[in-house]
Amino acid sequence: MEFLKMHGLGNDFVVVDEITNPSLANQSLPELGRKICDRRFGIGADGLVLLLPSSKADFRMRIINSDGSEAEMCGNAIRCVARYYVEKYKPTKRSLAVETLAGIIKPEVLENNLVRVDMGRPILKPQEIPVAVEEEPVNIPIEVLGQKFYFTAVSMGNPHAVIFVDSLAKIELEKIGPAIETHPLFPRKTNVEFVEIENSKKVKVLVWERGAGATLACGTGASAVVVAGRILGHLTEAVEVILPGGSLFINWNFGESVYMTGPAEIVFRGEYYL
Ligand SMILES: N[C@@H](CCC[C@H](N)C(=O)O)C(=O)O
Repeated sequence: MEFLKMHGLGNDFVVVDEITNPSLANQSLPELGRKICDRRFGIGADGLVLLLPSSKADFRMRIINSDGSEAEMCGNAIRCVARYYVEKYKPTKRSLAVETLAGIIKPEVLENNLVRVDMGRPILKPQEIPVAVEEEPVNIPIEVLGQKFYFTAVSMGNPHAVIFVDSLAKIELEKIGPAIETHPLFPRKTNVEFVEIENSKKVKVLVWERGAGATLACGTGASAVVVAGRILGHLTEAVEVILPGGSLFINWNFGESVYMTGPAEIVFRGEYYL
């Protein structure tokens, strides 16, 4: 199987093009995803990302987390596959439509390996996120491992619990992250973002991803952070989200799509023996 290793701010993926040369038709994707993503016995990645033919869009993207679960959407991966598609297939346009489990998402490939993505509108209804609360899912208390936090739940096609804290230094991500990810309030589990506000236009974020653990960046997570921060009145329309792997630039106006801009990098090409 031919693959490309790509990343968006260190959130790294094994990208496989199944559009013209399908090689994975008979494979169990959960098992393959786990094996390929293993950092010692496999290629090593946060996720396995497939490009597939689509009747509704330029192509379809599937994302398998490193634990083998399938995610609805991935912000960093969609920038990577958009750059790959434009370089490989040389379409006449640089604005694409990509079918995902979260609907059609629209990336635009800019200069200097940057990609701007219309991430669609955030989902804020509890049943659709999903989060098991009756009220608006804003500043909801949650107790894990003897510590109390307040989260705001947002779906960007995939679920996020955004938690504003005074300082990221105190957060034990490896302990608190999985405890919130698997908390019974989240029937499909959740991604978790801890946020420290630097000012209304700049935040620092640590991410614990559903199905992948601590990652260096998360595009849907950065988008959810800005949506939650706007709802809570902390942030302005255009925000720099500083993640361990670098910055994403997010724009959001109430009632509109979220826009995310960030890099997409190619690391190497290779062959994997199935
Ligand atoms: N890293 C991604 C999100 C990948 C999927 C996530 N782990 C989930 O299960 O929802 C991003 O950049 O958005």
